[in-house]
Amino acid sequence: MTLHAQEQTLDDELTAERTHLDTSRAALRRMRERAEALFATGDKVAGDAYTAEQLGRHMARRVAELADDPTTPLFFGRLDFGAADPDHAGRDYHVGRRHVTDEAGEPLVLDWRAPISRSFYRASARDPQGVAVRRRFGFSTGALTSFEDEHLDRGEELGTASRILTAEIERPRVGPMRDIVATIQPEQDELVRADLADSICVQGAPGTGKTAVGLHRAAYLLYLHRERLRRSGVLIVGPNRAFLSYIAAVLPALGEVEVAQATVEDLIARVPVRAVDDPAVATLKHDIRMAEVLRRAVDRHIGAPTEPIMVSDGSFRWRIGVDPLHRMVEETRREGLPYATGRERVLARVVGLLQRQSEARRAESPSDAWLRRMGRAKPVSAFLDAVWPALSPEGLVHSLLGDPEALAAAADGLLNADEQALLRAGTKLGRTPKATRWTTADAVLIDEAAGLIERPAGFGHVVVDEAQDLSPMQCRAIARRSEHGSITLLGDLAQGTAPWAATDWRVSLAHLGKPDALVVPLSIGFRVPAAVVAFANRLLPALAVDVPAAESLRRDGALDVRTVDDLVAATVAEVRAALGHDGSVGVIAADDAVDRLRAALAADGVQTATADEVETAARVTVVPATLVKGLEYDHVVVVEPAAIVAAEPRGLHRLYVVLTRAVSRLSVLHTEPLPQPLG
Ligand SMILES: Nc1ncnc2c1ncn2[C@@H]1O[C@H](COP(=O)(O)OP(=O)(O)OP(=O)(O)O)[C@@H](O)[C@H]1O
Repeated sequence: MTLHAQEQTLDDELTAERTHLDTSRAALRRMRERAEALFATGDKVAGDAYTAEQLGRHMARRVAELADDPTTPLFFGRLDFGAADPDHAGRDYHVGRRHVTDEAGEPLVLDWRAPISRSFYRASARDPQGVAVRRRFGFSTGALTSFEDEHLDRGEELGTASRILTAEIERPRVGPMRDIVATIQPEQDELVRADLADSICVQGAPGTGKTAVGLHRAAYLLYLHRERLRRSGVLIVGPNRAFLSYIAAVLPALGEVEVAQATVEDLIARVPVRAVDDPAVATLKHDIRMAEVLRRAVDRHIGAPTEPIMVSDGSFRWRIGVDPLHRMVEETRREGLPYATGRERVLARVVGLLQRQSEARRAESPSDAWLRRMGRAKPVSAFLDAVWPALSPEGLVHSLLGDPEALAAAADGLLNADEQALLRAGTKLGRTPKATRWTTADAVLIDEAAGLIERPAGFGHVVVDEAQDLSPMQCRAIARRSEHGSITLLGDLAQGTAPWAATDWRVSLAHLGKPDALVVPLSIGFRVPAAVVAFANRLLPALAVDVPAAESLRRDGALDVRTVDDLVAATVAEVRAALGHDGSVGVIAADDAVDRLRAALAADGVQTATADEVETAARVTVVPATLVKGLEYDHVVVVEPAAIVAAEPRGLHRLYVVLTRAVSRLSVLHTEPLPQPLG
């Protein structure tokens, strides 16, 4: 074929693909219109209000799921199956964000999560999985501009040399995080498609796609186990609100509109947090030993019966002796139920014994009303309140921390006298739980107590991001909510900044109740350019963690480390220069320097946003170092690393996080010498 003929063929193919895109978009529009029409008439077809409401909710969800964003491609790949494949021989499939079918129900686009689509991510020249040609499409704001073929049947494979993959990775970043469905890599795909039953832990250096993997796994599991997970729920846990707003758009863009997102603090918010603990006190409250202290504190409320129960019932008098009561309480205690369930069980057993006496005497079964009356009888309530009193989580923690004797008894052999004193002195208790100014660490204790008293409802799957910063007690809070589900734990030990940061995933996994979860490394970096990674990696030996180093896919990018005379003026000048390029600009500084920098930029006419304003028109964001975890900006300006390190005990880890936020360019401005490992 002549060059000209080849070009002509390519042009024709591109035209055919564009036509397929138009057809698919029209079909999606029809699907949505049909869903909207059903939504509008839903209450007329439904027999009753409840069904109407259910149907309405279902249809509203369906309409939302079928939303089409014209700026994102509806499909991004195509698989041509060779003659050898028994099921799909000679067929081709377009792979996209969701199923699109024509009027006859024939697929125009296959959902990326469908079983066939798997080969789009996993087929290789060595293992073509029946695929003859894999095609990737290049898009520019929704318009199909190019494609790239790999003839796997001829041993052709581009891997990470794909031009379209490279363009996607090197795309200047703006605004919130986007999905990566078009370019999920094989090692990522393996995690995304892991079984619902499997809990996994992903250790990955900055920018290896951990967050992306977690979100796509949630979407994948929802596709495969829609009904089950809709009932039990999927939860994404992130480090702070700024991070959650940054990732909030990814799942809806994939058609998943019902995933809960929360910080651990949101999850356990039973009491308002109105005070801050001293770091030493907070660390102690987050210590795993507190779980046993609280367990004992709850257990101590179960007493031994000392008197029989006597209940008058008309002309009868029922009596349960101390011995059977004793046996009943011990038996219930041994069952290891949540405390409140145990209390109900004891009550039910007492009423059961009364019922048997009554049946023996009256030779008939008592009515429900009779059973309720017995359950509320004064002597029964008095017995229950003495032997198994009702407890509230905040009441329990309040009395534990406010009563030296109770604390000493519960903490005996677990916390030494100094630690007990620290707990007591460090907590400013009010007269009542309500009047107490609780801290975030107190909220963790209260949640633990609540979990002992009453099991919380769990989720079917929980994705935990930046998990290296979870304390043992926070891990337990998540464990309680995923007891019957699975988890995806994502993190990087090198980025641990909390005083209790994890140093061994096995320990975290044990606290999370998933000791057997697989720990899988991700090692290819998609965010940070190689030169920047090399600079940040100089910190690694000082971080005292054992993690595999990442290899950056990005050969582009720029690093500029500069001593300056005037930090503020230099920052303003650097931001001005950065605005000459495409993409977002993130200025990251020690928390106490942020206001000054914002003011200086404003005075110079540069509009700035805060970290949680992801949909803003401002291209420049000024972020305190403690809030930047998980975020990325195209050009990052780091202001005075020494001050970032000096601000907290694990300052070097914080600096490692800060230096790894840049997608294209990193500027480091300093007046003080750089922290040791960098200097
Ligand atoms: N397969 C991929 N194709 C294209 N882009 C990708 C891919 N994987 C990750 N990325 C991009 O790389 C960047 C980093 O991804 P992500 O935030 O998920 O990394 P991370 O490991 O969670 O980083 P951190 O440790 O800093 O939180 C994002 O912009 C993401 O979209």
